[in-house]
Amino acid sequence: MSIEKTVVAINGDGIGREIVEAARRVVDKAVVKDNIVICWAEHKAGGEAIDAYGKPLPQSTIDACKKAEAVLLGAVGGPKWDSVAPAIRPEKAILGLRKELGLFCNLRPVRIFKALQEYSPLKPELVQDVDFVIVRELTGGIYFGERSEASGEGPNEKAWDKETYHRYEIERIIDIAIDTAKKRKGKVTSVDKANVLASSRLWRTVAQEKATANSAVTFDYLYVDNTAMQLVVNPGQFDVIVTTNLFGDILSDEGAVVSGSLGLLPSASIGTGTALYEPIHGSAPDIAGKGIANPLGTILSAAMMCRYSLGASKAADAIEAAVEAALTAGYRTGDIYKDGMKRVNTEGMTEAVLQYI
Ligand SMILES: NC(=O)c1ccc[n+]([C@@H]2O[C@H](COP(=O)([O-])OP(=O)(O)OC[C@H]3O[C@@H](n4cnc5c(N)ncnc54)[C@H](O)[C@@H]3O)[C@@H](O)[C@H]2O)c1
Ligand SMILES: CC(C)[C@H](C(=O)O)[C@@H](O)C(=O)O
Ligand SMILES: [Mg+2]
Repeated sequence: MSIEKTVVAINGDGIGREIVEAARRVVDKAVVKDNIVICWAEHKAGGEAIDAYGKPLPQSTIDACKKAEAVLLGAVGGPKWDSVAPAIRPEKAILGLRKELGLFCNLRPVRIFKALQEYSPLKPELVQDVDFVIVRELTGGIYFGERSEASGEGPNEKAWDKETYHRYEIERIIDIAIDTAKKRKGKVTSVDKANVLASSRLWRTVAQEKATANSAVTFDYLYVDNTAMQLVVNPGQFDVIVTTNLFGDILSDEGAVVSGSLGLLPSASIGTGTALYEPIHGSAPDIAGKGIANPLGTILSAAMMCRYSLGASKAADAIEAAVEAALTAGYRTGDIYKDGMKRVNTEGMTEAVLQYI
């Protein structure tokens, strides 16, 4: 008899439904290898929850996520909700879920598929060794600090956001970076802005203490501006990058295009509660509803879900190998298309992956 696992599926907005449906098909086929069957529970968050319930993150969605084995999320947000009050923006759904589920760590692996070396905006020789993980702090910093929307008038109108980090928040994320590095090439790059920000100086102090206590791992320390530059001149130097919430958000979009397209990069958000898996890109309103989005970032996020939350390691390996095989066979969505390749839409890419599982 198969083991049943409940996964909450949150489609969200824009291309969300298209890419989550693609990933669900792939997972359903792959988990058979681990004798597992998925019970998908659809719940709303983001813009579609605002439309249905007047708020981006209904309590029923939070409760369902807390009870599930994992959450798979597409993306939220879009121009339709750009003028809603800041407190109920669609993006609040993601931030709220991260906080409610205690997901203080976001793992964003960046690797270059052999078949896509020519697709990076960087020269192929610069990207051939790219294989690193961004370990992004996810429930602290400026994202969750006090803020004040614009007030006052004329040139004195002002708005502010506050960045705060506690020692415990830095310690636990650096610990994850160290554990991650131990299973990889053993190198951690801690990224901050310690030449300017007090919160970054505490970050660096804690990172240095952790480095001293963990001699099996080598540490280096970079400012975020230098890191942004190093990511395009020598991305192959990185193994594990650990950084704050805001810096990690920015650097991971940069890392994604180094690998060829934003549509390729998966992520896992982990911590004390149910883990959440989502591609790093957004709802792509410019291509939503056309059926042409690249589903691979979501499919690869689902592979991480199989490995870390569902105990389905055969499925995880099979999905990753199938993605590699589909790319090697020349299947390309528009964002990674070049002449001579097999141009497919979202469904075509999903079928291509499915045939190799
Ligand atoms: N996790 C999330 O839910 C998440 C993440 C980032 C942005 N957003 C939200 O998404 C909305 C749009 O944001 P944006 O336009 O700045 O970023 P975006 O990531 O949605 O899109 C940026 C560009 O990348 C392209 N793109 C993104 N994903 C793609 C895919 N899978 N296949 C092919 N092309 C893809 C888009 O077409 C667009 O040209 C905003 O409301 C933003 O807040 C949500
Ligand atoms: C949508 C937004 C809140 C989110 C973030 O900034 O964390 C997104 O950009 C991401 O990278 O997951
Ligand atoms: Mg982002």
